[in-house]
Amino acid sequence: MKIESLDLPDEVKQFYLDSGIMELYPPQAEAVEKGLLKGRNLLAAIPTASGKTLLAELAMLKSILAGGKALYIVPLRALASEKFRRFREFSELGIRVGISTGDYDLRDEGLGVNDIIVATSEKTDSLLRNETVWMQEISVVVADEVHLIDSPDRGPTLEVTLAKLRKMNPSCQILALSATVGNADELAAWLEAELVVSEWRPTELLEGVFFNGTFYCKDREKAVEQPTKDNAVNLALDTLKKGGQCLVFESSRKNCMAFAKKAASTVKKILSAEDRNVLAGIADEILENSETDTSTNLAACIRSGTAFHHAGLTTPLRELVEDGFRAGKIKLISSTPTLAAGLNLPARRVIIRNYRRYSSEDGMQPIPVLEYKQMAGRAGRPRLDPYGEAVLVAKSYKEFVFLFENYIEANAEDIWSKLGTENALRTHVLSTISNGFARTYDELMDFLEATFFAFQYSNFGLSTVVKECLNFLRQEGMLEKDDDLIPTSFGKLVSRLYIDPLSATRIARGLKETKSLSELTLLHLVCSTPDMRLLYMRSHDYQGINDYVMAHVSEFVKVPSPFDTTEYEWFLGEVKTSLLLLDWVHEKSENEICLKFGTGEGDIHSIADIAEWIMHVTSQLAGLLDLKGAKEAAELEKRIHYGAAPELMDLLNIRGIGRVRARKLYEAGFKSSAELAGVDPEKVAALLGPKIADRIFKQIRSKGAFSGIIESKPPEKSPYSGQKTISDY
Ligand SMILES: Nc1ncnc2c1ncn2[C@@H]1O[C@H](COP(=O)(O)OP(=O)(O)OP(=O)(O)O)[C@@H](O)[C@H]1O
Repeated sequence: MKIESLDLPDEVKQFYLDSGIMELYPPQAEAVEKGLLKGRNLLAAIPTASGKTLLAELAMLKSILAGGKALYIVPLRALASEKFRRFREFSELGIRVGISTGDYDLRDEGLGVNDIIVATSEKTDSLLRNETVWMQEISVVVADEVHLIDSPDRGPTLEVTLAKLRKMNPSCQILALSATVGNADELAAWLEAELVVSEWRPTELLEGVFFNGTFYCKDREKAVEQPTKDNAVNLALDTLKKGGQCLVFESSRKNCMAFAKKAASTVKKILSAEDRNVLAGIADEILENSETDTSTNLAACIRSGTAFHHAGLTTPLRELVEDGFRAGKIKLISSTPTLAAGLNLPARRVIIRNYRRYSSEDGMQPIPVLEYKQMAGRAGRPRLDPYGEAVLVAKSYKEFVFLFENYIEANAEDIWSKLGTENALRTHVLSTISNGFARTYDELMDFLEATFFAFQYSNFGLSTVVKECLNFLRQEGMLEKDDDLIPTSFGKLVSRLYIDPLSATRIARGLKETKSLSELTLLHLVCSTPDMRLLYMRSHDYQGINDYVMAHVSEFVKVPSPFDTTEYEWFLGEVKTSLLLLDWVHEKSENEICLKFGTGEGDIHSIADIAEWIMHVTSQLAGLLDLKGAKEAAELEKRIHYGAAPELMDLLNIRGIGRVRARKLYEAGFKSSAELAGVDPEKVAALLGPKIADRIFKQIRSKGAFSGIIESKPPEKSPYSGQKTISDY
């Protein structure tokens, strides 16, 4: 189907023709035939890199140029940035694009001027809870990676958000983009959508198992040279020698870092002088961005053409690795599944070195077929690779047979709603009532009937769980006691602040009962809420943390009995996470914290992000309920944001001044922005460099040289990720 033949404005057709896209891929053509450009709802369950995003673009552009507005919902912030960058290319069509992934108690009305808004599902839910006006004007909703409805932590929010959007705006077009799932027809029926299911890909995918020196696919086999003892290194080298790149998926961060280091000694031998030069530049940028042992290791790998990628790396470091790989300079990335989750980073050969994952409940378990398909789908760069190869590595004949039967020849699992638990439902029952989607029990059940959960378990019904939620919300003062569903001011604030009602209860009770308002008390109160992500306990953590608890018993609102082992273990995890935050606000270096707590720099930032948010909520709730701690929590919120002691807060309001530079200024005697205003800029330049000094004094001068008051940067609220514990990914 030619682009010119499409029912689209000429300028849109020209845009794609100018970018070299002349005709639609088969799944895209099928979508058009099924009403994509006629406003019909559509679910596209097609492989990665087969043109899902472009399919959604066509519908969005058509609607926008007819006066509509599009909302593009993604599960991950990294994906939001990637789509935002892509849609900015539409500016030549006069299309404005906005992105929103943080600040959960703001309406973000300013975003409404845009034609396309890219947002995470959590942020979208929060915009609905805060009754953002422009949400009513949405004409096209795109739900990317919609198969994540299946995930316990993100699925319920995505599902309820889609139900709310459809109820609020029945005429808006819903486009759901999914990886291939077992029950795509059921998902399409729930969305009242046309269905496009296809295995078509622009680049042929060869899937197989490597065993005994040979890569076996369905209809062919390839012997692979064995210059080293490691099968995965040999498989990688085999591809790199032919000019391809490799993604290697590992079961844990430790293993993925170890493999990148192991492969480095082999990969560096095939690097050109030009590659080495560029790689050295990337390595230097890594070291400018971060000073931890992990980043030192990463820089060393990159100099040899390899890299590792996992959630413990900060976003800037992950982006440097991704960009270096896209540029073809980094030849091999060893990663945990973070990369497979939607990020567009294809490679000629994908090697799954370990098909098992660690789970806290069941130990090492085989990954789902869906996850394997996501990883395999990264094989083969369109227009650059002649084909893509997905290789599972077997360690025995028995495993060889298992992998073929359970992955290569298997279909992806069905996806299932995870809404039907009190933990998942509680927050959505409150927000549905607070937003006026339901004022009576019947209206609430009517609304919940529109969820995927009710669609899948229609004979099961949600009434039992809903009644438990309503009882909880009433007894905790978030709903009025009478039969109608009327939120109290406490309930409305909890909904608006985008926090689990159980967290709000724990915080309110803790502030009422506590005798101490020390940093540790408040940090542990935040870490004791179900919204917090906790560090997992290593075997050698127990003694030290237990001793610490014994020495600081009075600072905890409540210490559970050690006889209640499950609760006590969980409590120790809360304390460990609290101690990480305590070190963070006392300016311990990232490296020192990483080594002490066995975590990554990226984890420090994501834990601090969520703790900052919950501390913000603590301050708001204390204010509303007239409880002690509002001021202390507000101060601690800022300290968590910057990772600094109280005396640096004024200096930290200056843009470009982080915790390290602020401390340098303070120790040199420049203790506030007012004092800085009267200082010879040369002195600051000698301390921080001319560029930073210039930036500081420009701000001071623009704010009135001697007022010394730099408008405080509103601490950007962190994104609520909702994930409960740090896995080893
Ligand atoms: N009909 C087409 N003809 C040529 N190139 C196309 C076509 N459709 C998409 N592409 C290109 O293929 C690449 C992948 O497209 P797109 O991002 O839409 O796929 P996707 O399935 O969303 O990928 P991912 O799953 O990685 O997000 C892009 O570079 C896009 O420009």
